Amino acid sequence: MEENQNNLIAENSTSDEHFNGASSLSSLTLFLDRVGEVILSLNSIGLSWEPADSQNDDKTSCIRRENHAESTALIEFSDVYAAELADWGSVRQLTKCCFMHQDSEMYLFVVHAMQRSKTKESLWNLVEYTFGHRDQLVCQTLVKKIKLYLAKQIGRPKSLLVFVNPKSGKGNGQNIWRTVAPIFSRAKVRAQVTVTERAGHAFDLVSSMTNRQLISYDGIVAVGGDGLFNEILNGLLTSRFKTKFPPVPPDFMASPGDDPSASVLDPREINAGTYNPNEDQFPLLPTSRHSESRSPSFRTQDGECSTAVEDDVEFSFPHEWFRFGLIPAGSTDAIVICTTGARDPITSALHIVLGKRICLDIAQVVKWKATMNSDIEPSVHYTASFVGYGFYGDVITESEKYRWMGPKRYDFAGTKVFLRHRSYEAEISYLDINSKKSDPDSNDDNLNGGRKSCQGLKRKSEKIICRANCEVCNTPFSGKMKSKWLRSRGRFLSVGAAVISCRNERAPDGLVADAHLADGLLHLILIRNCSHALYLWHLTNLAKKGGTPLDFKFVEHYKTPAFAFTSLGKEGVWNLDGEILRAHKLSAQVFRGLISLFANGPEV
Ligand SMILES: Nc1ncnc2c1ncn2[C@@H]1O[C@H](COP(=O)(O)OP(=O)(O)OP(=O)(O)O)[C@@H](O)[C@H]1O
Repeated sequence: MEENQNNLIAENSTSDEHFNGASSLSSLTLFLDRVGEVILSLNSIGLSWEPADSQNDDKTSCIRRENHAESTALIEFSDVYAAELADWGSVRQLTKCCFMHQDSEMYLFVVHAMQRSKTKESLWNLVEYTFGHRDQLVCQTLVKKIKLYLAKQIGRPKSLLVFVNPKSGKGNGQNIWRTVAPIFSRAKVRAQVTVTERAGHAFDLVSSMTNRQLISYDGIVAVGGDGLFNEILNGLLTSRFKTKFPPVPPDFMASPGDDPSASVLDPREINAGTYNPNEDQFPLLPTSRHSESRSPSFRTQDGECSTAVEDDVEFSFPHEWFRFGLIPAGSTDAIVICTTGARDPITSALHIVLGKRICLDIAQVVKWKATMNSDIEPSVHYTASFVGYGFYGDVITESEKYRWMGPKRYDFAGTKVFLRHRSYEAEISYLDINSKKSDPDSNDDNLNGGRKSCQGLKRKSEKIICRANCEVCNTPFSGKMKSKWLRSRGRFLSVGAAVISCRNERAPDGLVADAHLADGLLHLILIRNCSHALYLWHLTNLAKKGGTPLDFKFVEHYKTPAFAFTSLGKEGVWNLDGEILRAHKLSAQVFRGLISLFANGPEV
């Protein structure tokens, strides 16, 4: 039967100019809903059609004038995520007379694809093309062929572990999952869904799975905010990623010296060496304890408790296949905005089912001491976005008191903390690498050590924004780089380290507009104590598109692969992806492209 059908299709074959360079397999006259009779052509790249009557085009017809553009199209299979039969139904055909149509009954099939929004490139919409033919076999054969081509698309997931946070953002996590779930079922992606019952639930499940269980999935999808994503990230990395603690300057473990001149902000060279981002460097500290593998158990959906077997498989980093997905439902959703360019659940779901892939830097943050008098007890955390001290720590602490306000609590807490205008004494050391990527302006400012704090604006520097197929992220490091430790010491309103730009609705360009997703660098932002008015000026710049929040003399911005922090006061409260982390002494390093995401990069 199928052979007969192929003959039928072959008989209708035409050459197809749309498929340049690829051999067209077949073309066939059928009906396209809301267009009319079209000649459909199919080959390995995609499907295209043109109006059946285009050869003997009646120039006076309304259709030619009004609908020609819409009725001719090419859809590449890389943009198609499903094709399905839809039984018998009606197709609306436009007639040659203006705005007239007629409905015809026939067998139908639907091709599901993505379409970029006309107003915003990065916003992807769902689009359905309903084709009809009076012979059911024609529809069946075409769907089969399209599915064969879709099966050849590289990188598409088949099975995913999905965590839905019902408490994310305004409590819409489950509704959002219900909205996007049909995309996954149409694309025949199996989703093992867990609705989280408490904070830490996703962490516990992911960290206790065996590697064998984990790699039976193509990835993990978080339906929630940055907090849920980071919980899953930590669940995956904490028990599996074996690495050393971040490099620190030699005197890091000693109490900060009493050198009075140190309060004059004079960055000085502490340690010279080479930095090789491709190797485990700076074996100054023992291998982290967290890397010890455990023998966990994981409760499966049907209630069986499977114990990790001794001979569990390795989970390598970066993993060549396993990816993370993120469907935005949170209050901030900075990771999704930075990696897809949109804050839209449909766009994110399409990035996942179409098998997009992008690498993401991950920062390892080690808390050494909780308070000034605590013992040294390292605890390891990972972040894909941001860790901040001072203003940021105070905002998260304050906002916890107003959870009932929902996302608005951050604005309220932010205003309160701003009015308080507290600054904190601290010492920050950061690894300065002799890299072309370093912003020459930043280095000049390093040497000045921010001595001219509170003096208004400094010179603007050129920014290379991270985009899809970003050249900076795709350029490998060239071997070893000269490195040295530099130090800043003084009173700071805030200390922040951004892994990515952290764009969000409150900061449309992010904290650091030119941060990259996978350049292996952290953006250390030190805001020195300054007047209320100047700080407000800085915050206002942060909140506006095209603002220049870093171009102030009281703002220091360093691109670095690692830094170490010691509070010189009693306090030590950090904001780690929206969670409070009490750390008087802390160190951090970034791992270039440690994980992969189902995303394409921002099309900004
Ligand atoms: N069922 C639950 N009940 C309460 N808290 C939960 C639950 N599930 C997860 N959480 C916790 O909620 C925290 C915040 O969640 P999430 O990041 O999804 O939303 P958000 O904070 O509103 O968004 P964002 O992080 O983008 O600002 C997470 O750190 C997670 O540990």
